[in-house]
Amino acid sequence: MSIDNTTFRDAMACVGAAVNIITTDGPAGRAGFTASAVCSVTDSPPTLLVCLNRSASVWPVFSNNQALCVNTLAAGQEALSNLFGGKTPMDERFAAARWQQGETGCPRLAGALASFDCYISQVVSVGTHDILFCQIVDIARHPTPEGLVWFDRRYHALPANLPTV
Ligand SMILES: NC(=O)C1=CN([C@@H]2O[C@H](COP(=O)(O)OP(=O)(O)OC[C@H]3O[C@@H](n4cnc5c(N)ncnc54)[C@H](O)[C@@H]3O)[C@@H](O)[C@H]2O)C=CC1
Ligand SMILES: Cc1cc2nc3c(=O)[nH]c(=O)nc-3n(C[C@H](O)[C@H](O)[C@H](O)COP(=O)(O)O)c2cc1C
Repeated sequence: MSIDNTTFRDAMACVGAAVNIITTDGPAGRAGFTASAVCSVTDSPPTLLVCLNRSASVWPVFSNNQALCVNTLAAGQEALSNLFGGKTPMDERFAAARWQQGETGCPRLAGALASFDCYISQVVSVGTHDILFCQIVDIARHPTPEGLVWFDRRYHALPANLPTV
């Protein structure tokens, strides 16, 4: 049975996922995009994966820099997600938030729920996308009352289980 794109996307719209802004900086310059296709791979060595469409304007920058930071968003950061998910010029995307620098030199979003600073260790191309396997070298966390999920083509706030004091 062959599955058409619409059937695939309609079904994938039911698979909720965290929303992340993936950033890079280095010899090829600074870039960032929104990604929901992010997944934990192994904790030894700490590794995650990011799927990046090779037709995205940011693709050459990420493939040349070989380093990236995965910034997982909290509720309230939907507008930033839309900026990094659209056709907005790169300077405008970065001007909309405060950034720090992680160990790799990639921009770390101040106020992200979690930021994973990584070097790209392996790339596998499947269809339209590159799967970037990323070895994590530093993590910053910023506990926030609500996380953010992309589900059924819109954002949803998700309450965190914060410790009571
Ligand atoms: N993995 C990806 O490349 C994703 C890309 N997007 C981009 O955002 C746009 C809007 O997304 P939605 O509002 O969720 O509606 P949509 O109907 O375009 O997509 C529904 C779901 O299908 C999957 N999907 C969409 N485009 C894909 C692609 N090119 N390759 C693999 N999976 C894909 C994602 O899980 C997405 O949430 C998409 O058309 C796409 O351009 C969104 C989510 C994931
Ligand atoms: C909620 C959301 C999730 C997205 N997830 C992905 C993803 O996982 N991988 C991807 O390649 N593009 C994803 N996109 C699309 C990219 O963010 C977009 O293509 C990127 O900003 C590059 O756009 P540009 O070519 O205009 O620079 C997503 C967009 C949105 C709004």
